Amino acid sequence: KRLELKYGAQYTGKRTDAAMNKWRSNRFGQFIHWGLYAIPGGVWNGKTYNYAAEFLKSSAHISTATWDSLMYKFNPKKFNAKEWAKMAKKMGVKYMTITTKHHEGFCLWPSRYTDFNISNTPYKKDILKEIVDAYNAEGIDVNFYYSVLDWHNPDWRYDIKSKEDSIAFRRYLDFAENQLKELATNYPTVKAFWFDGTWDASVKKNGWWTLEVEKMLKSVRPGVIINSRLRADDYGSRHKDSNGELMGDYESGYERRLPDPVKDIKVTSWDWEACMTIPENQWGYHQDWSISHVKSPLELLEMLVHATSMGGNFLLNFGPKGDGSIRSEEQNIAKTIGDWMAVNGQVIYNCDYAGLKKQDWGYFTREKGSNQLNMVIFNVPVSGLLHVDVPKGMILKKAHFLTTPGQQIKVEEIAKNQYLLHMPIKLYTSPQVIVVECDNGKENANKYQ
Ligand SMILES: C[C@@H]1N[C@@H](c2cn(-c3ccccc3)nn2)[C@H](O)[C@@H]1O
Repeated sequence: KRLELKYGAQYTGKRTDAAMNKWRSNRFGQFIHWGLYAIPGGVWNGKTYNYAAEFLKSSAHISTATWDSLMYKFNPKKFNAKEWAKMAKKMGVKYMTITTKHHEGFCLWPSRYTDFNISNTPYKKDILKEIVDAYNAEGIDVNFYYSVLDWHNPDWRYDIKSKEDSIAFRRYLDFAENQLKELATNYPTVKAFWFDGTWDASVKKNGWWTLEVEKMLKSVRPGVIINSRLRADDYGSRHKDSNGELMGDYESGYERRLPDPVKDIKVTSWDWEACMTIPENQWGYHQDWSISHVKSPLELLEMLVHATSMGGNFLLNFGPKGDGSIRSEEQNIAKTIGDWMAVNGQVIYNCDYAGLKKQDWGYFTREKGSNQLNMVIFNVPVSGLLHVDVPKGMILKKAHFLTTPGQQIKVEEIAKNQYLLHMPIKLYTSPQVIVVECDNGKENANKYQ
């Protein structure tokens, strides 16, 4: 039975306005985690802490006063926003999401509502504006990550257990809403807000505020896009309301994981985005990446294709150093992925779920409105035979490698709604793309009756 909700989903189905269509067609984004945590980089008093570097304050049990004094050391001598943006452009991202304020509470912009911000560092200048302008100049959309959880602000509460808790937390919610209004007003090209740090009881008990913030941002910046992670409904239900309807404009629950192509196929019916770290679990810069697996460019590229094949966006994280430079591992990943995207980007940008059953050899994507099916092959079968099951009435016609349109690939119909594509057997060292002309004609539908 459907519940009457005051703070639930505001609409159902995918947004189809120009701003959301652009967000969706972008598909590939760069996440940037940059703050005071990048200065120690996971090491404190000579000890390396293996947990996520942006959590060093809690891992090393550092007092807020000591941690906050890092502000007086923030002076990124090697920072160059244009270089960051050029690297991102070459990687092939169409958007970038940056931590304006992470859990530590330090603000990369000169906020009027707290002194704990960039203007009180040796750097002084509005570094957020420099970054926004540099990325926009490269044609890359910029989105703002904002942590509601705030370790610095004394009015923050994890739960509301007393009158003074609710008075203090109300002050905090006003502070956060003012900061968000400031961001939406002063950086008019911002396209989306990525909320984090909203899992505590204090926020779940104030679902009204999460809707108020969504409405405020959409009135200050019409068309702006809000992730589901901000939202809690009348009963504290998050991401999806108590009627199971998605709140916000896209689902942002996939953090360091992707939906399963079979079990989670229902995600193809709403907009969603997965965010991913290069190491096992480091968002902020960590000095020592030997402490965990570091994903290869090909592992990450497969995740990007996987996300696109299920109608989702992929947000790959970079953690610049405290001095503003980008570590060599991240530079290498940007280059390798970028080289592939330069040739094959058309199977990612403006592409979506193709409506075919997942096969072992890789992923299908399809450009909106196109009768061309894209096959991105990561696992070449020893037989060289790529099995394809098509929906009833769909016919596969000619096929070729994206890069050699003149050389046909044999398409063999082997049974009702089943084909094999004959891929030349050889050593492939990068993901292969085959494009297939297909037809949803009905004339052959009953061929195997
Ligand atoms: C997008 C990512 N979300 C932040 C995070 C993750 N977590 C967390 C905390 C406990 C268990 C699992 C996840 N807390 N904050 C990470 O710091 C990063 O910003």
